[in-house]
Amino acid sequence: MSAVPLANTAAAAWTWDSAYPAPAKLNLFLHVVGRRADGYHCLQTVFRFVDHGDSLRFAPRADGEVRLVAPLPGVPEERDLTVRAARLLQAETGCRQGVDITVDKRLPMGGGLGGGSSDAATTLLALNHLWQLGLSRQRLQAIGLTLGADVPVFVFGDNAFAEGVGEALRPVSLPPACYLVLEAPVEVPTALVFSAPDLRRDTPALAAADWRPGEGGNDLEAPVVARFPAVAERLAWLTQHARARMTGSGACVFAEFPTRAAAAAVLRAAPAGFVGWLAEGLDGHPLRELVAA
Ligand SMILES: C[C@@](CO)(OP(=O)(O)O)[C@H](O)COP(=O)(O)OP(=O)(O)OC[C@H]1O[C@@H](n2ccc(N)nc2=O)[C@H](O)[C@@H]1O
Ligand SMILES: Nc1ncnc2c1ncn2[C@@H]1O[C@H](COP(=O)(O)OP(=O)(O)O)[C@@H](O)[C@H]1O
Repeated sequence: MSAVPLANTAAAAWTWDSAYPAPAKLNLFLHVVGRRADGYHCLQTVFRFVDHGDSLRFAPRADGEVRLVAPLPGVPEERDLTVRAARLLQAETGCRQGVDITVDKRLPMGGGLGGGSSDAATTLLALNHLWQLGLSRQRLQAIGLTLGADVPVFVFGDNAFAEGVGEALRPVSLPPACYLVLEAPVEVPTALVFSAPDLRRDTPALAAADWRPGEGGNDLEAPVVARFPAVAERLAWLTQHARARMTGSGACVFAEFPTRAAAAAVLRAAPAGFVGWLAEGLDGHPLRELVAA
């Protein structure tokens, strides 16, 4: 992400030539507080954006088609969330403009960092702007929700306390923080975690106003740790150095450090074979200003 603007740059500065950031999110805590009749789980979580992520480019096409320049390994072009997001925008608005999409992928898939969802949200935000569609943030969030439970928060743009399946959002103000994130060489399927018999589904709901940074755990962690030794190993190691948690449905784990130097020292001490990186917490999504207030 360092090559792209991280400040909340004014809308006019974003052109067809820009690289559009798709930041990762961390779930600072994640509680499963119930289950809906349709089987989806009711959550409480805090989403924080960080300055590490994918980067997307868009080029206009005269023939009205939406194409991905280089499909991701294992994800057919038709299923890619960026392609689906762009086609949904065309269908919703009748827009006849086309686009070539290039994704510079840095986030591991199935990592709990929301990479696919963030790519989809960035596509919605960027094409709404570049195609001059004028859709409201609320409308883009609703379109995003049809692609996945994690998409709306990236369109929302503020770090958020989320409820429901992640679509009921209120902004939270978070202090500056440096995170060490460890990737695990496994892809954890979100649906598998939510269907685990050993998943705790009855954590008492918090009042949003009562939550303080550092509080809460991740209810999805126990079933993932029980099934994925690579996640268990990284969590156990990081826990020796700081309060470590898994993000989302895994497989990445993270811990917050008071300074970047402290986080870097722990990363340097990581066992051979561990892949990790440092990221600063952001105050909001870098594309927040792309949609009119
Ligand atoms: C767990 C979280 C936390 O931020 O993130 P990730 O780890 O995936 O990034 C999200 O709630 C994930 O959202 P997302 O990745 O968009 O999930 P979806 O594709 O909508 O759902 C995949 C499947 O997981 C189950 N699912 C998902 C969300 C939810 N609240 N309850 C569920 O039971 C459903 O079976 C669904 O079919
Ligand atoms: N642009 C995309 N980037 C990542 N994954 C994508 C994309 N489009 C579709 N997917 C699918 O979404 C799944 C979840 O990916 P991702 O959002 O990175 O993980 P998570 O939900 O754990 O954060 C992937 O395994 C992949 O099959």
